[in-house]
Amino acid sequence: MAPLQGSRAPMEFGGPLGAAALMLLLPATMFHLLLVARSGSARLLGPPPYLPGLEALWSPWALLLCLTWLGLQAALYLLPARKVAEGQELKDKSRLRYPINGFQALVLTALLLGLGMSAGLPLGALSEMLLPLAFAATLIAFIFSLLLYLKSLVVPAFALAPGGNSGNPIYDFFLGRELNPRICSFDFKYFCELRPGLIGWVLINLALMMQEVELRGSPSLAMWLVNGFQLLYVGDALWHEEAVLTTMDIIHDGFGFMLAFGDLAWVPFTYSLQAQFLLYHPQPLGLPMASVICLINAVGYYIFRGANSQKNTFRKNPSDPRVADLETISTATGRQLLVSGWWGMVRHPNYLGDLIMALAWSLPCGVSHLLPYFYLLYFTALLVHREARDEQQCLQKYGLAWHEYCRRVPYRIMPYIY
Ligand SMILES: NC(=O)C1=CN([C@@H]2O[C@H](COP(=O)(O)OP(=O)(O)OC[C@H]3O[C@@H](n4cnc5c(N)ncnc54)[C@H](OP(=O)(O)O)[C@@H]3O)[C@@H](O)[C@H]2O)C=CC1
Ligand SMILES: CC(C)=CCC[C@@H](C)[C@H]1CC=C2C3=C(CC[C@@]21C)[C@@]1(C)CC[C@H](O)C(C)(C)[C@@H]1CC3
Repeated sequence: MAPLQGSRAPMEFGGPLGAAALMLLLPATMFHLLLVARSGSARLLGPPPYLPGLEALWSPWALLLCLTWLGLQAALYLLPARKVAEGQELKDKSRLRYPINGFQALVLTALLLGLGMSAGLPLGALSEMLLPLAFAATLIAFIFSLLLYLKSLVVPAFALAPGGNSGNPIYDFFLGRELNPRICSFDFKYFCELRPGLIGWVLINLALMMQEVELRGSPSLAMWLVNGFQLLYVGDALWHEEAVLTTMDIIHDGFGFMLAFGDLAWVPFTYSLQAQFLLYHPQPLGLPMASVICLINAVGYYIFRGANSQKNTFRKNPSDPRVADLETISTATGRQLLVSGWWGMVRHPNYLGDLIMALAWSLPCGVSHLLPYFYLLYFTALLVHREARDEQQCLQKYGLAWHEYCRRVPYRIMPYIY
């Protein structure tokens, strides 16, 4: 068994108790949303319309479909990539290599789907199977996390994540012990973060749109917007796949239940909530309002992409002409921090852009219900918490230089507000 790390990171998420509560609360919330979205009243805060029995949740076909989907995405991951990127330096000074072929996987999935649909594949029927599919995905996430936990017990100490090896099995199962679990060159965390869940999300959105066509003859403008905005978001993530290698999830967090469930179940089944809501609660949307919403999404995307690209370009090559003129602070690690451009406006401009887009995804659903705004509320909480975790890590990495950055750029996410 791998020894525990010398210096243990402080526990997050409320320790073992918080982790245990989240392991129950997150799947419960996901099923609540799935049930409420199709109910007449669609009340986010009310009780679910009914409690489904096992027969409504369990379907071997749904399990088979989920496993086939994972198999297909794994096969696409293994196809030759246009580029192989190197990750950040690890504790043993090595760097892992990652295939950059996520966008190719999206395009090939779309082609296969197009072929399937022209051969009569009833994609809309997927929208009737969301409950058993979500149950199967949750089951897979639990079993997968257990296997990851067992695997982590036999890896050397340097392969463990800084945060997920507290010695408490519940906490470590939740957060993930091993930083980069792999079999040969197949990296489970990197694969799950960007492929099955994100592509699954747009697939579910499309299925809901096809079902709307079945029911009402054509897709509504609101459904078009939600599908279009979220496809742009997923396409962007896969196009800029290499950038995920510098996120907290890849560099810092282990691969445990939180990310496995988040990637495989939470993202596809809760991030598609607006499209689910629209299928059962059609909303009128005029062109002027639709144009305003498109503008809000465009502003959000502009900030999100501008900020993420600026940081990634700077981290790759600080002398790149696109970032060379920006003002910086030097740190004791030899790395620099940007203090002008997007990163001089607030300390997390990319979160601000992401939140503005989240608002644009909910607005097509009107203002009669709180339910479609769940994503915006959850995402605000997630990013505020994530920002605090990142600040803590940056303070540890950069010490005084980070204090100086906070003095120069006092707002975290929203200028003059937070
Ligand atoms: N849709 C969703 O569910 C989610 C989306 N996201 C999105 O993912 C994206 C990535 O987010 P995340 O991984 O949390 O964090 P960031 O991309 O914001 O990365 C934070 C890191 O950037 C570096 N950094 C911070 N400030 C500066 C600066 N001034 N100059 C240069 N480098 C700096 C630090 O790392 P270092 O110095 O080591 O490089 C810091 O740890 C965001 O756009 C976020 O909105 C995130 C979570 C969920
Ligand atoms: C509530 C719960 C189960 C928490 C787990 C959190 C995960 C759902 C998110 C943690 C970080 C994520 C990122 C994305 C999706 C959601 C999760 C997995 C992301 C892939 C979305 C697309 C973006 O462009 C991104 C690549 C920057 C982003 C990375 C972080």
